[in-house]
Amino acid sequence: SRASATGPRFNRIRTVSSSQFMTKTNRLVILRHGESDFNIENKFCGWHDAPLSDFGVQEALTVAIPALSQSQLEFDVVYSSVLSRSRQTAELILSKLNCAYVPIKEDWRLCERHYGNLTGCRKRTVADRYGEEQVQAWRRGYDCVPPFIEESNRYFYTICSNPIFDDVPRGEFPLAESLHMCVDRVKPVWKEVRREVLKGSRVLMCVHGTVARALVQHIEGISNEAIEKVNIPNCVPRVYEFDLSTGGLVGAAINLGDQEYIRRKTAQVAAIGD
Ligand SMILES: O=C(OP(=O)(O)O)[C@H](O)COP(=O)(O)O
Repeated sequence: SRASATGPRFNRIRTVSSSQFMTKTNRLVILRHGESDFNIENKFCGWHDAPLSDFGVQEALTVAIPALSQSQLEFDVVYSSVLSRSRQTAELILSKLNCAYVPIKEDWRLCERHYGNLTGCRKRTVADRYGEEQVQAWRRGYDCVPPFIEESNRYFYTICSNPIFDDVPRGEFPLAESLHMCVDRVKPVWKEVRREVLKGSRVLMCVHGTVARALVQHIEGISNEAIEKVNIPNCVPRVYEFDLSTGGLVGAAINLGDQEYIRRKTAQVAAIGD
């Protein structure tokens, strides 16, 4: 059977003993996709559909997959955005974990925040023009909405005519989004996933930097100020454990993998870069 081929499943519903009670728990994994062509070039990406770079593919293979398989994590369903970098990472992971049959549920509401008219710009070029403080406010400020995308932006038409966004309801297609707006659009998907997790389904959410931060805020209930300081590196699985009877978190989030590597990559994501 698959279970005997892979050994005991780490993220099967578990029974954890606390001081006097036994608690049934289930885990959820959140993962940011591998590096995209735009991450490598240090460009704002948002709703532009940049594919994984060769390095991003390697990152999925050498960072995400070993971390998941060493912890014997397996999945019943994967949630992804409609953007290629998230879907491609999900497919790579499922195929390498020998479970390509697991369904991938794509949802436009899990897309990266729309970076407005910054889309396609190099972060360093924007910092040279507007200052690092303004760039960090646009990148991390909870309520800071970047300038709306304009028709003159070379990605305007490729984004607004991309059929992957056909499910976006009329009137909800953004011109730019803050982290706060992203937190709000992710909320209904998070509610659905939470119900599935509490029913015992093993879920992987293969998403984007800002969406992962939105999920962290929903899950951990941290303040708007605290979430501005959270940065999510590519391909590092972040594992949460939930108490199935109370729905509450058991312990803190765990980032799987080499902790020194994770610290270095997190610092790189926080920085504006060259
Ligand atoms: O598209 C983006 O995020 P993604 O690579 O997670 O999809 C952003 O451009 C990441 O840049 P940021 O870290 O300045 O928010």
